[in-house]
Amino acid sequence: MNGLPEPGTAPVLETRGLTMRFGSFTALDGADLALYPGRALALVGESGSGKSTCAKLLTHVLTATGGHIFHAGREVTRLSGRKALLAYRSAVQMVFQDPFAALNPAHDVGHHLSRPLALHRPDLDAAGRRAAVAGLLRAVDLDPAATLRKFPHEMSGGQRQRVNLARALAVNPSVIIADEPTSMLDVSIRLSVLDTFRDLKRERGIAMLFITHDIATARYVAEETAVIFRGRIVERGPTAQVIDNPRHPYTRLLLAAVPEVDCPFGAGHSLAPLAAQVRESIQAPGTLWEVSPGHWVRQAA
Ligand SMILES: Nc1ncnc2c1ncn2[C@@H]1O[C@H](COP(=O)(O)OP(=O)(O)OP(=O)(O)O)[C@@H](O)[C@H]1O
Repeated sequence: MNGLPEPGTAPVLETRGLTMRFGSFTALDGADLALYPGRALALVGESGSGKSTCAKLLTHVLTATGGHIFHAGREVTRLSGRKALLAYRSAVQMVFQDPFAALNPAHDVGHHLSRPLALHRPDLDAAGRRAAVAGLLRAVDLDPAATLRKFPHEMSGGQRQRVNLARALAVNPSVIIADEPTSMLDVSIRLSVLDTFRDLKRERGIAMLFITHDIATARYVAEETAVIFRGRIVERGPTAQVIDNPRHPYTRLLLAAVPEVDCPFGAGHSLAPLAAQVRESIQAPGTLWEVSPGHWVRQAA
């Protein structure tokens, strides 16, 4: 396995030259991304690099100022009409960083899951819907009997995020965009929530875009990784390759930021001196930036 999709597999969601300008500021600059069934692409970068902007464009919260988005082979860069937007938003679901804010405190778990099911599966009667809700909870490793009547404030952060994930699954999406879904969770439970994302991706053939500032998370969940810096994708490839053989100084900096103590990359990555050099060059953008198209920075020896 080389970390790439099987040759000939078509992406479910694809962007070409996706660009977002806010006035004269370019938040996302010409992003080419492709999401494949049953696979995850991690979009890794630090705060302000343009990750959430990318998610908002892909979910049509914002409309791109340039470039193209294709879903299942159809161009969806601009969607006109409520119906088209609703259909798209069913297919491309979002899981947010803050699991509490995404849930309505006045409603219990059963309500949160029944509503999207009622819209998406009008064929189900009440008993069918109850069974489907239980199935969704089991799919995210929650016990239906124990969870169904709970309100958001009665659950842990991890349980809430699982409910958010179950809600996203309720409409049978082909794509899930997860924006830092574990960064607000207790460190001790992050891994098990990431495991659920991984299992669902494989079992249901869902394409995932996994947004994270943490390259270790990318390694855990994603077959491919794209590194974003100041709105530009500076490096992209199979995750193992990006981590084991980073080409861009910014990727090396991200790797160096992984705490040694639980560094999942093993020994041999002594990047601290390099990180200092890269940080300097980031502070002086001229030295890090592209000097001609595709031609990057002086790299520290
Ligand atoms: N509506 C807006 N108007 C102007 N600038 C914006 C707007 N939304 C985002 N930006 C800017 O675009 C850049 C990218 O922001 P974005 O939220 O996409 O970054 P991010 O990588 O998701 O960061 P974080 O992890 O902190 O959410 C930032 O400099 C931000 O200030």
